[in-house]
Amino acid sequence: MSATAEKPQLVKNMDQCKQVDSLVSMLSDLMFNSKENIDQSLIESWNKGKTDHVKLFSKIMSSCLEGQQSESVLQDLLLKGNVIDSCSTKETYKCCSFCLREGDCDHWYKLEEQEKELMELKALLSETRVQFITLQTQLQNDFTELGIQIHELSVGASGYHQAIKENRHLYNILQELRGNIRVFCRIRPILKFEAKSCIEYIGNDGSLMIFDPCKSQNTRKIFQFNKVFGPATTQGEVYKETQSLIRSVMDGYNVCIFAYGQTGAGKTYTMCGSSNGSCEELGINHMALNDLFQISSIREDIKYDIHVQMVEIYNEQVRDLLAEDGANTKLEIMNCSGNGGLSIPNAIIRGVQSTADVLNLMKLGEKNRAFSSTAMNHRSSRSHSVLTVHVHGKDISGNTIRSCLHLVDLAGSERVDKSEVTGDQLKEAQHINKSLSCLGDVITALAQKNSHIPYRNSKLTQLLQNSLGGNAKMLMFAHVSPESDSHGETISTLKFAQRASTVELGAPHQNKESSEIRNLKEQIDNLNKALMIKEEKFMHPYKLKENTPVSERSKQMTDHTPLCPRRLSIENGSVPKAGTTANPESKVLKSPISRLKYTTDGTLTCNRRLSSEGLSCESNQKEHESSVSHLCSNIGPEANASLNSENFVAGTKYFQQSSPSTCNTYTQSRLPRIASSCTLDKDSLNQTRKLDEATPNKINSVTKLDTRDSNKGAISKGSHIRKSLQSLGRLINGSERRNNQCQTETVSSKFVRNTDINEKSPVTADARLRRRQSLTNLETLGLSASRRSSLGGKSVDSGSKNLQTARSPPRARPSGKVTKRWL
Ligand SMILES: Nc1ncnc2c1ncn2[C@@H]1O[C@H](COP(=O)(O)OP(=O)(O)OP(=O)(O)O)[C@@H](O)[C@H]1O
Repeated sequence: MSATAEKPQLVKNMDQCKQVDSLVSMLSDLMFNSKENIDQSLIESWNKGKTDHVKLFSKIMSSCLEGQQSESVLQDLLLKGNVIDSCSTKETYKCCSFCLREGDCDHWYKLEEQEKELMELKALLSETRVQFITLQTQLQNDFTELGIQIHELSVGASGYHQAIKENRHLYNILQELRGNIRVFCRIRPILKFEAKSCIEYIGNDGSLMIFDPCKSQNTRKIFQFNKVFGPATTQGEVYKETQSLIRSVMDGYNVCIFAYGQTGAGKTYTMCGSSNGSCEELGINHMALNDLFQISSIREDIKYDIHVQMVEIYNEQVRDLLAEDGANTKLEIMNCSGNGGLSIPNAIIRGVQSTADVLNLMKLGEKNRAFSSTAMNHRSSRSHSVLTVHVHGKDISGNTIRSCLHLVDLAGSERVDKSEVTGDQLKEAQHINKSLSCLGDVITALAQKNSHIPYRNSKLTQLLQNSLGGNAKMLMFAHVSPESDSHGETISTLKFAQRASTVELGAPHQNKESSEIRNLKEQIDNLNKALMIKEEKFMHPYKLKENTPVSERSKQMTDHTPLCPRRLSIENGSVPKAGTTANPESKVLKSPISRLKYTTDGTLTCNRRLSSEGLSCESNQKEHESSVSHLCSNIGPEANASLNSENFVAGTKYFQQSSPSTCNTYTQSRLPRIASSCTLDKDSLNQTRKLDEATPNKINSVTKLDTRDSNKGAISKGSHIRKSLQSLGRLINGSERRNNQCQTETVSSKFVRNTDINEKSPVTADARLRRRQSLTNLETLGLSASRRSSLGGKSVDSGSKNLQTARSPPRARPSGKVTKRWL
């Protein structure tokens, strides 16, 4: 087809045909001569003259190509006169190529196609390369831009965190400016059977005007509070005003919210919600916990643990509302002056993950709580209930916060003639009124800034001591009934509330502990452990038994906090006189306290309040003197601090986890059962020591007499005290450096049996000195030397310079020389 198309042009060029002919001939000659691709038969036929050059060329060409068909096609075409004759060299080549292309022999074609494709691909490649380079550049630019944006974002985020921090700080400052004790008044709606209301005016500024409808108009009284909620106020509106305090709990502040007022005024309604349990009327307790969980889920940078305790004070007894047999579980309030510490460590403490958990616990608590019907309230609370929420948070940088929220629903004050109670209910009412009156006394004393605050007059004030007199944030709801019949009680409630609003609390303390502080504490722990191992050598009565396995020994050794060799005075003269019951509140305590109690089951318990002065331990000789006498005087079979051991341990465990800042002045210990061999109960000691570890920077502790118990027990000054004191004498000798440590002592049970504590010692100063020397195994320093100097303290004898400056005790005599006088 192509040949016919090209024919006119080929014919015109006749001269070139000859050239083609000669060219073909020349080519075939050349190829023949070089014998390239020519088989033997072709050479032979050429030699014989049987073939012409065209044929030869054709054959040569076809032999180069594969397939018979292509050969014949090429031959035909070349033999066609019009093609051969008219072809120029160039065109002959074209023609040949064309012929080859037209045939089945498509290698050339394929090659060409592939070349073409290759070229296209090359072009595409170069194009792609260019695109790739462009994209790469773009990507790099994007990365750079992204980096800048991320940097900007991180700067913004850190700024945001800073702003949040500042916001929280400012928020808490605002709270402080508002007053740490805030008083809200809530007036419950007037009931159907109540005819007249004594409420005249409720101001938005927290003012409230009351009048007595039975008297003239001049009986109006105006009160001022932080906020007054009228009868129409909903639970939600009340909570909204309270909510801010809940946030403070999550920031590490202790908060106490309590409802006060006459019976039937709506305290339980505010705190626990409606008794019918409707969702619209949920109480503050429920909404507060709901909020706590919400805040904890929003604050992703802090992981919160929330635990709950629920107790009631019924007839001056603390009962665990979360215990199955709540009514029978009597609890002890510990004198926990640290914020966030457990005031009732042996009450059940439950971890809660959600509001549902809390609801279940509250239901259990409500079920166990004492209610009964009176003429004033068909479901009157007969006890003060305290729901305590313990919050522990840890942020990503390791800082921790620990705080607690007390939600207190007080029992209502009631006039027994009005409530028409008799029998047990009358007794309950008396207890309620008495404890509320004690609360009033405390509030008055606080408002007047008295030096003595009578917290110990009732369990309620004892329990609220840390909140009322500490550095917690307080919110009081004063509930009043609007009915004119209750005008007297309403006025009394409002006066109480107004007095409470004048109380100035200390600045709230944020219970936050940074990771650096914790690291330092760990270091102190390690040092304590190392010290303890050294001290084990000196602690003769506490030596591990010979047959204790090595692994057990090392475990016991490392579990212990170091015992503090306390320079106990052997002086017995400071034992309180028989029958004197000193009021612990009235005692001005200059140093921390350890209170020992010997329980009926033979267990010695110790409530230790540790010094807040840090590591420095000033050896106060007087306190040392009293330590021994306290030790003696407290141990008596009448001591009746029986504790629920399981809950005790649970509570103690929780307490042990408490940060020292939150429980820095309080630890509790269950000391070992006193054994006749004066051997230390290791487990109990472990607990004691662990507690000491929990407050490593507050390790200065001096055992102090619980004077209330001092006159209870008959105390023996038997051989065991002598043994103990001998050991102490040895300790004192050469362990002056260890005087910075605190130590909990145990004494033998024999110790308490025979001797009467009330017996007054007739010994003179010199006789006492001799006796002490005989007991402590210390060398005589002369009769003029004071007892203090012999124990390493400063001498009271100004005439003896050496003794005044004596810092370490004299060397102990060999034990063989101990006098037998006490045996
Ligand atoms: N704000 C209120 N709105 C509606 N009803 C209320 C409100 N306050 C109290 N009540 C109702 O008044 C009654 C008495 O309330 P509540 O039991 O809370 O009093 P209380 O102060 O706790 O009494 P008590 O001290 O005797 O336990 C309940 O029936 C309660 O539902």
